[in-house]
Amino acid sequence: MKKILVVNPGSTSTKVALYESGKAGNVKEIASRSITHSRAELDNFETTAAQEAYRADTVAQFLKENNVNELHCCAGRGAPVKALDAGSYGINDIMLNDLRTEKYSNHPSNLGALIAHSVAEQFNCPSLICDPVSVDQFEPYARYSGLPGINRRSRLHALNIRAMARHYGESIGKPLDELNLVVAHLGGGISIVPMKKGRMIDTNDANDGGPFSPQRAGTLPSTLLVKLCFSGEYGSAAELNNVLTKNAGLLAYLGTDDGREIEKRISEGDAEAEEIYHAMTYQIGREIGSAAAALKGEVDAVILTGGLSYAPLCTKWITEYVDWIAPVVVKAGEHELTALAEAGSRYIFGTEELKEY
Ligand SMILES: Nc1ncnc2c1ncn2[C@@H]1O[C@H](COP(=O)(O)OP(=O)(O)O)[C@@H](O)[C@H]1O
Ligand SMILES: CCCC(=O)OP(=O)(O)O
Repeated sequence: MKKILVVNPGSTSTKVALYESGKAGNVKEIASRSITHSRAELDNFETTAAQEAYRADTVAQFLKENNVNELHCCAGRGAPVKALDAGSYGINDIMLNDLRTEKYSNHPSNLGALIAHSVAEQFNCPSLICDPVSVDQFEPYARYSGLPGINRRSRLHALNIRAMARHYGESIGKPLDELNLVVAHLGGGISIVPMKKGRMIDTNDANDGGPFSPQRAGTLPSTLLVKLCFSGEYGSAAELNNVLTKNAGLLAYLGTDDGREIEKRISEGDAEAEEIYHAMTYQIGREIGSAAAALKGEVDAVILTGGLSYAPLCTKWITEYVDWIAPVVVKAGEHELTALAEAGSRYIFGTEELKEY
């Protein structure tokens, strides 16, 4: 049995898990932990990169408590790094430098590769990332925004989206390169992807556009956004970006981003919650329709995944908008830890090579 450690640092937590694998792509969780970090704790650090030792300590503690004395691979969540093709990448010095200097972003997932690499050095085993946020498989038309100088970018929940698409293919006995899918990751942020024969040829970019989500604003009317930027209401670009990506959407309208809480309010007759929540599902439905158009309507299935796919009203309303396109398959939850472990297993057992960053 091979042992694989996976690390997924997020805005409020560090998730870590240990898996065993005896066959390529087949993994079993042995232990896992989600360590919550308070805002006050994280505010002690000037940059995300400065949190490395602190977060690594929590992982070291997990290894100690589970008496881990051998590892065959360490996998970290892939942050927004440079634009690259889908797949698994060995963690090398160039990647580590890009992450430490926050060259492409200061997202907490930067720490995934940094921590995975340092644990791997300790255990003398390989380390990798898989399907990072900046996977870019756009077809040429998808890059145009309508204004020269501004290109649309591929930023998406690639890890969970590709893993769920792969699992769906396996469940019906078809390889991904024979399927056309629309995959919607419905989490704190939302990514909706037309997947053409296994390639993610377009997406809304969860931070820049598409439907509003539990925490994000989605596409805004551009002239009104420009007006807001120059209104003096916000002191800096960082402040407004923070509102658009962390404190907008359901949270801004309803004071909570929790799907369970909102569905409970609706069941108790809260008409405002019903209107706003339905508006979000309407926008999600429209974006799925747009992805189906990118596939010229040749869609084998629409897959709903991410935490919000556990929410029954949300998936019911979305399904009402889109089930004319193709069968709707719900694969609720985000499965990023397992997806990383599966990538580690495919590498260890030689069914997938590591690409060079
Ligand atoms: N059982 C559930 N019922 C309804 N909503 C849920 C449930 N579980 C998670 N959610 C919602 O899913 C969103 C988080 O999605 P998730 O994919 O777990 O996280 P993220 O994308 O932020 O990593 C939150 O809005 C949360 O309230
Ligand atoms: C832009 C897609 C990646 C993303 O938004 O990740 P999180 O939801 O984990 O912040």
